[in-house]
Amino acid sequence: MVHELTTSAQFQNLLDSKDNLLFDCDGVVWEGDSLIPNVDKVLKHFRALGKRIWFVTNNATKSRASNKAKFDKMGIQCEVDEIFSSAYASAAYLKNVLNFPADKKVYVIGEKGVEEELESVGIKYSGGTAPEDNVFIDLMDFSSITADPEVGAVLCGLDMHINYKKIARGFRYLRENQVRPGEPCLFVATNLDSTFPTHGSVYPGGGATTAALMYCAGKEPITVGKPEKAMLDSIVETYNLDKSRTLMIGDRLNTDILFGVNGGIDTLLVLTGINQKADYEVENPVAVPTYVVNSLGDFAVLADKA
Ligand SMILES: O=C(O)[C@H](O)[C@H](O)COP(=O)(O)O
Ligand SMILES: [Mg+2]
Repeated sequence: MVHELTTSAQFQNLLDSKDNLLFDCDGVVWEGDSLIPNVDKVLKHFRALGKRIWFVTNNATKSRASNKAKFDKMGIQCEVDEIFSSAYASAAYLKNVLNFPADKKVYVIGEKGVEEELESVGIKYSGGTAPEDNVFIDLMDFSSITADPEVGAVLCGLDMHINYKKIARGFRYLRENQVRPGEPCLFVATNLDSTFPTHGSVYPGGGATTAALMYCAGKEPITVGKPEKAMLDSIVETYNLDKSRTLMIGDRLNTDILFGVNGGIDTLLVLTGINQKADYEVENPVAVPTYVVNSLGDFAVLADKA
């Protein structure tokens, strides 16, 4: 049964039962460049109560450093090491889990956030925002889609400049290249969100721009972002968290809420982003939250009382 929170006593009870709060960003804290009303006040109040806070976002267009700049601009306190993003997690996963060879390169289909995080862990890359890949090629002119034997992985995130050349290059690397002798080129996705809420509407997400490559290659990528557990395990282990006192707050059932369910922690769905109550009230929902509230900003009543 989902607990619907509407009164300040219910908000307080939930807060009293949790020490560690994990927040999704798009659709929970902000919508594009607009803060969700009162969320700044609420986060300040949570910090004043001594809650430990992390931001866990699938948005791979920004590095942790650029996300921090966005928090600063919105007047929200946040340290870089409180941000876990799918771009950062993917770079760390390639380096530490997949032991990506130092002499190989990652081909990026994605934005600056992915490039900056690869740089931060010392992995070489091509593609991404490089001018030579951000062009439309002439009809049936494949001459610039050249092979590069140094590429050992294709890493995809939301790419707002997706084009045929990037898809074709990624496809060739997945078909022809190897990460190590006898091991096929790795295919990694930061996240597979179909959509995300921004600028007053809903737009295609990282999963939509990765789908073209998945389709032609006939392969599923290793996905690092939510709902996979990697980021949760990393936070829980690094900070030695008691899972029973940890809460994941998100707007999407098949990423945020499933992430909490997969990781064995309680979840709070907010209705300011992608999913609504009707989405978990169906037969066989993808995930069911523990709690639901209209908006994270509703917790401001507690700040007003304090
Ligand atoms: O594909 C994307 O970029 C995501 O849909 C989006 O940015 C999700 O971010 P989150 O809601 O996890 O902060
Ligand atoms: Mg979201």
